[in-house]
Formats: sequence, structure tokens, C-alpha cells
Amino acid sequence: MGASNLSFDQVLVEMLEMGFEYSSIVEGIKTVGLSIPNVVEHILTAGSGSGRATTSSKASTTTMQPSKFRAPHGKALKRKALSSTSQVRQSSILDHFHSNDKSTVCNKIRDVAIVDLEMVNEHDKPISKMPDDVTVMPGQIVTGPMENLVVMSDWETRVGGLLQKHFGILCLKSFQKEALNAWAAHKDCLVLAATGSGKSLCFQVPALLTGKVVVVISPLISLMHDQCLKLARHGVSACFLGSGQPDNTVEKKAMRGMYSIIYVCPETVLRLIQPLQKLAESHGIALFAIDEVHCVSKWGHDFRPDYSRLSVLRENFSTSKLKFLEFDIPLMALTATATHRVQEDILKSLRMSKETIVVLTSFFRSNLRFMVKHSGTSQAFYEKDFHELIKVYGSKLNSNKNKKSSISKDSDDVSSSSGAGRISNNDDVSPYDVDDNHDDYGGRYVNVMRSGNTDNLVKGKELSVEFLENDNDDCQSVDDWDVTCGEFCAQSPPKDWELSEIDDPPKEPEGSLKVLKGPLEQGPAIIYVPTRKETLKIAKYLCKFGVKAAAYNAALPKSHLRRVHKEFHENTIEVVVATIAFGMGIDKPNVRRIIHYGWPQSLEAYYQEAGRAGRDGKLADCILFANLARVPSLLPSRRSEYQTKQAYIMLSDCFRYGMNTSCCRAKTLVEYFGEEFSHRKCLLCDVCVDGPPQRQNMKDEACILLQTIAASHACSYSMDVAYDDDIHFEYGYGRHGERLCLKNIVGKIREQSQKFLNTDILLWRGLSRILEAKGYIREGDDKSCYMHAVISCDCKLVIQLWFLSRRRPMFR
Ligand SMILES: Nc1ncnc2c1ncn2[C@@H]1O[C@H](COP(=O)(O)OP(=O)(O)OP(=O)(O)O)[C@@H](O)[C@H]1O
Ligand SMILES: [Mg+2]
Repeated sequence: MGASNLSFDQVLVEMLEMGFEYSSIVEGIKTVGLSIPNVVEHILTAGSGSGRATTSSKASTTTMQPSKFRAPHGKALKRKALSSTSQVRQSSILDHFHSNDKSTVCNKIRDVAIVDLEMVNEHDKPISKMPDDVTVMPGQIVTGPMENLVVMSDWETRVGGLLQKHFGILCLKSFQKEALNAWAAHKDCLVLAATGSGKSLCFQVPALLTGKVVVVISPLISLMHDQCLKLARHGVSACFLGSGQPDNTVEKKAMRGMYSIIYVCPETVLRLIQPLQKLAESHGIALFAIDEVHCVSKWGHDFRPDYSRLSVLRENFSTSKLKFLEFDIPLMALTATATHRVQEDILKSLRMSKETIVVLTSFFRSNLRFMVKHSGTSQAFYEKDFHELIKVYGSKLNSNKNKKSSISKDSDDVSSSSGAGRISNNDDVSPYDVDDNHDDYGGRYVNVMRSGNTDNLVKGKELSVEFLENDNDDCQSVDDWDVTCGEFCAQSPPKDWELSEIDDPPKEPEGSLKVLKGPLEQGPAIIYVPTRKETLKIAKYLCKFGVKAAAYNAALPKSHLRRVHKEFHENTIEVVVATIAFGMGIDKPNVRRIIHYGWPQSLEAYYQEAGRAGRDGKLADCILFANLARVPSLLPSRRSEYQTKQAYIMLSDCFRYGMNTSCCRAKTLVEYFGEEFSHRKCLLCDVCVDGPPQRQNMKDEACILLQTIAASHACSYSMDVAYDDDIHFEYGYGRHGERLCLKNIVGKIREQSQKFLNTDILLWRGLSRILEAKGYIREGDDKSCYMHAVISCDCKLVIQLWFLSRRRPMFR
């Protein structure tokens, strides 16, 4: 921030207008020159003695009358008002100085200051307490307006102007209102709402309404970066802090209240408890928001140990701990993917108040078209699997051959900046293809079924491919983002906002669903792959066909990632091939295709990543290419035994989802999260569109499989009476101590029966999955067992069993 072209008088007049004292301004100009931002910063950093009135916000709220500050053009009045809550206001002033639009700065400051004052004043007024007869139990689901809650009455009327000014949004959705009502009533709140529904606004609005700081705990740097950039564009100052932040000026500034919204990863917030307590006293913290809160739960798909320590927020920011607080600082926890078990865990782990309001909306996204396609998901299948994609994204570039693709330019940089490989439109072998040094976590293959599925392992060669992105990558690389100290200054929001009024979708009568029709509109795609290596291989493959594609994984140079992120948002890059590092929270409205190439880690992760599609409400495709012939078996190393066990269970849920050909995919997904699907079908997914699969009577196969499993167990079990009782097998070892695995079982079946002599093991594998889904057998989840079978044998039920076969090539 260098000196401006303003004269001494101009600086003086403007700063007097803003409410600073004459002597402080003169002293500031002498020290730092004729730059208003620098002078403001100087005055603020010089402390309370240099021009800032230090009246506490409590005192000011009891003496100020809001009407006073509405007096038009009342300079003296304004100055008095401004100085009496300077700590709130002046950080806003500083933030607004970072704007490029200097000409409108002062006007903005005046607006903001007055609005802030009114809001602080009214918000700090003691709000009517909850009526005694209203008990809101933890876990209570609020689906309608919270008529029973007495809340700050007029925030809703004030919020309209702010929404329009900052976001170009006309009105809040009803779940957003409910979440904000809870906050306004100083309640903790758990918001469970679909991906892309607008959860961020629930925690951004309190900062705008009060002028106090909102602290947002967020798990991924890419997500914090995304949100900070967007906020800056919308005229809201924000920063992110992380453990690797080399420049602590941002942190210091943040702790002085200079940003409206502070994004911070859980690891860092735990370190900042004391400075945040000081911030709460000096400036005020409106809210702690814990975004992607499913990371709290070890039952969730993305457990982060530091998230589970966030109960310190409740302990350290309550009235019992901080005497200056009138109310506990509310917690707002938000996620789009939490099963019931995870929801309970969240409330408990964060020690959320007994009166926590749970705001729940449907997880269903009616514009997402889910499909599953069988594929070997290796290089040999690229041509077949990406043929369509290349047709869509390759053609435009081909018609403009002179234009060098952005990725090629980008990858040159990658190559030169890091000495690492590049992805280009030619056939050069990228060093990434041969150099796996980024897969240095000792990844290993683990066989989930442990039942004869050893063909999943590549014999004699332990692959060193990392299956998942290292959990820590994302946090450790905070500083690598090289974003100007992680601070994002407010810019002027566009003047000609096209105001969007996207309220909740109109309520359809039950069962009647408005079905979107194809073809898809234009828009980019994200391909999620399980390994870092595959991001590079596939991006390179697509580039060869003129697709503007780029790889994204946490091990790539951060300058490359930053550019990919930026160009993806600018629509220069059309296909990003990514690991989970580009997953949660990424908000780009027109993403038309989400492709999973290989099994995701869990259905939660799948739904979360699929949720990047169609955030503009228009039709979008979510296609899972997976090898349906093999149980997914890749798991990362460096996990506790417990986590590994959990991961197996989640992988098998994914497999079941892929194998399913009888139930609407959207229904399967939302029911997985415990929601009752209000429509019979989505009418979009492959299962709904392709119709019910051909059925085949598999009674004989089912019976012989169950009998053989049972007979293989060491127990006093007799085949003739077997189906009268439930039989529980505790051990995964056969009668003679041999390991019980599907291959052995199938071997025995073939020996026993001529009829099944030539059957493929894939048939038995598929059948065992169906029997498992029906509850007849259960795959072992204990390392010491190969198969832990529970046979709940009711012969009649077995006879009813039909085997679904039409669209499963391996069963043909
Ligand atoms: N009331 C509203 N009216 C119109 N658009 C809105 C409204 N609220 C939010 N949006 C828009 O919805 C988009 C998605 O919002 P956001 O990123 O907060 O979703 P999310 O619920 O956090 O999703 P995810 O779970 O994927 O993180 C944003 O671009 C935002 O501008
Ligand atoms: Mg979000």
C-alpha cells in the first residue's frame, strides 16, 4: 500500500469524516505518509491511545439509540456514533481500504459503519429468553419455522439489503432462516443440508449483520481458498490461517479483528484459543462455524482427529469461562453428508448445547443423474470410457487449433518451476509417469473380502500406489498456497448484480417429481480418481485429444494447483482430474459432469464429490466407472486397525451401491443417510431409466452356497435342520481349520454338483453380495477371520430370492 495521490487536506478531511481524531491523523500522516489505508493501519496498530475511542461495546449498546445513527448527513452525530464502537467499525474500515475501488471507499465506509452500528446495537440488546415451556432437545429436527423461539426480531428485515449488496441474492432459503434464527437466539445449531444448498451463507451472514468476527473451522485448504476468494469478490474481507503460515502478520491482524471472517483449520484453532478469547473481548466473535462437520466423527468418511478436539470451543467461549460474555458464543455445525450415527457423534463430540437446534433439509438433489458403468478402470479402458467425454470437451479445442491450451502452458510452468513432470498435448513421457516419489506413503493393497479374492493383488509385486490423499497433505501445505499471506480483501461487488431469487424448490406433491430433460448444457467436468498417479495419467491422456484437462492432487506443486483452481473457475480448464483434495465444498455453479473413475472410499465421499455437480440447479451427470467384478480392496496404509476396519465397511457399502440394479440410485443414496425418500424414484438414474432388470431364479445357487458355507464350519450343525434356526458362526475357519474363502467354497460346490461345474466365480461373488445385502451372510470385518458368516436361514425366503442379472456382464 504505497502513498496515494491525495493531498494532505484530502486525507485529513476523509479521515475526519470517518471519525478519527485530528491529532492522530496528523501524527499518522507524518509517520506513514499520505496513504489513507496506511494511516488507518498505523492508528489502529498504535493502540487505543491514538485516536480510537475505547468505549466498550457493552457500554455503547446501552447508551446508543439506533435512530440517532440514521440521521442523514449528521456528521457530528456520525462521528460520535462511530467512535463509540470504534473497535467494531474500524476493522471494517481497514478491510474496505484494501479494495481496489478507492473512489468509492469512503462512501462504502460510511454505509458499513452505520449499518454495523445499528446492528451491533440491536444485536447486543438482551434478547428475550427462551420461554420456559420450550425445550428444544438435542437432535430435535426443525423442519418448519421455529415459531416457538423468541429471537432477535428484526434481523430478517435487515438482512435483505446485505444479501443484495454483497451476494446479489434476494432472499434466504427457509433452512438458512432457521439456522440464522437459531444463531440470533444464541443457540447452537446443526445444519444438515444438501450439497450446494447454500450452507455457507448461514455462517457468513452473522458477520455482516453484527460487524463481529465469524470464525469458520474448515478441513481443506482448497475449500478455504475457494470461499475466501469468493467473499473478497463479494466485498467481504476474509483470511485463512494455517499451521504452516510463514507470515504471522495475517494471524496478528486477524486476532485484532481486521477480517470479518477467519477461516482456520482445526489444528490451528486449537492453538489460537487465547488470542481468540482476547478477540472475543475486544471485538466480538459472532459465531464459531464448523463446516464439513462430519469430519468430527470417527464414523464419518473423513475423520480428522483434530476435529474431535473442537469441544474446546464450547468450553472456552462460554459465559462461565468468559465473564464479559452475555451468552455463550454459538456454535453452528454444518454438513451435507452425515448418517444418523454421525449426527449423534457430532453433537456429543463438540459438546453442543442441550438446546441445539437441528436444521434438516433433504439430501436429495433432483437434478443429478446418477449412473454406474462397469469398467476395468485401467489404461486399457480409457479409450472406451472417455470416448464420450473427449467428444464433448475435445472438439472445441480441435476447432481452434492455433490456440495453445491452457494446460499445456500451465504444465510448462509446472515443469519449469519444480523440475517435475508436465502434462502436455504431445506424447512426451512425463517424469510423473515414471517417478512415483510422491506416492511415498507405503500404500498397500488390502483384500477386503479376504475370501479368495487374491486375484486383486498383483502377484510378486507390491504396488506403491497411494490410494487416498494423505490426510495431512491438505493441512501441511497451507503456506504453499502462496496466496498473499492468505488474506482476501474485500472488493466492490459488481454494481449490476443480476439478483437471483433461488428459493427452496417448489414443493411437489408427493410422488410427482419434475424430471429434468437432457441434453446437458455446457460446463466443465471433474474426474475423481483414487490415486495421485492416475490424476496425471488421465489428464495427460485427455490432453492428447485436445481436452483442456489438468491434474490436481496434493503432491503437485502448489503453484500448479493454484492455477488449476483459478483456471477451472474461469472456465479455461474444462476437465480437472483430481483426488479427494479437490472435493469438499468446491462451489462452481456450472459443473456438468462428475466422473468417479474407480471406487470412492465411501458413499459419503461419493455423494460429497458428486455434489460438486449441477449447483446451478440444471441437469448434471454423476457417473461411477467401477470394476463391478471385483470387490474394492485398496486401502491406505498408516491407519489404525480401527480406521481400517471402518474403511472396509464403507468400501463394501460402495460396492453394494455399484452392484445394485433394482433400486433407484438417488433413493439408495439419500436413504443411506437415514432420510426417508419422499419420491418412489428419481426418474433420472440408470436404474430408473433402464427399467427393472431381467430376473432369474437363483434358488438352487443360493441354497447350495449357503449349505456349503454352513457345512464348511466347525460346528455341530446339521444340514437338515439348518434352515429352522439362525446360525451364527464366530470364526472364519472351516471345519478342518482351513481358511474359509469364496474360492474354496466355490471349489466345493463344483465338486458336489455337476450342474455347477462350469460356473464362473464371478457369479458366486455376485450372489454372495446379494445374500449379504439380504442379511443371509455377513462378510468378516475382523482381521483374524476370512469370513464371518451369519446365516439367518429361512428356506422360504431363499426360495423367493431372485437374482438380478441383465446389466451385469460378469454374470452373463
Ligand atoms: N438464498 C440463496 N439464494 C440463491 N442462491 C444462494 C442462496 N444461498 C446460497 N446460494 C448460492 O448457492 C451456492 C452454493 O452455496 P454453498 O457453497 O454455500 O453450498 P453448500 O451448502 O455449502 O454446499 P457444500 O455442501 O457442497 O459445501 C453458492 O454459489 C451461493 O451463492
Ligand atoms: Mg459448503
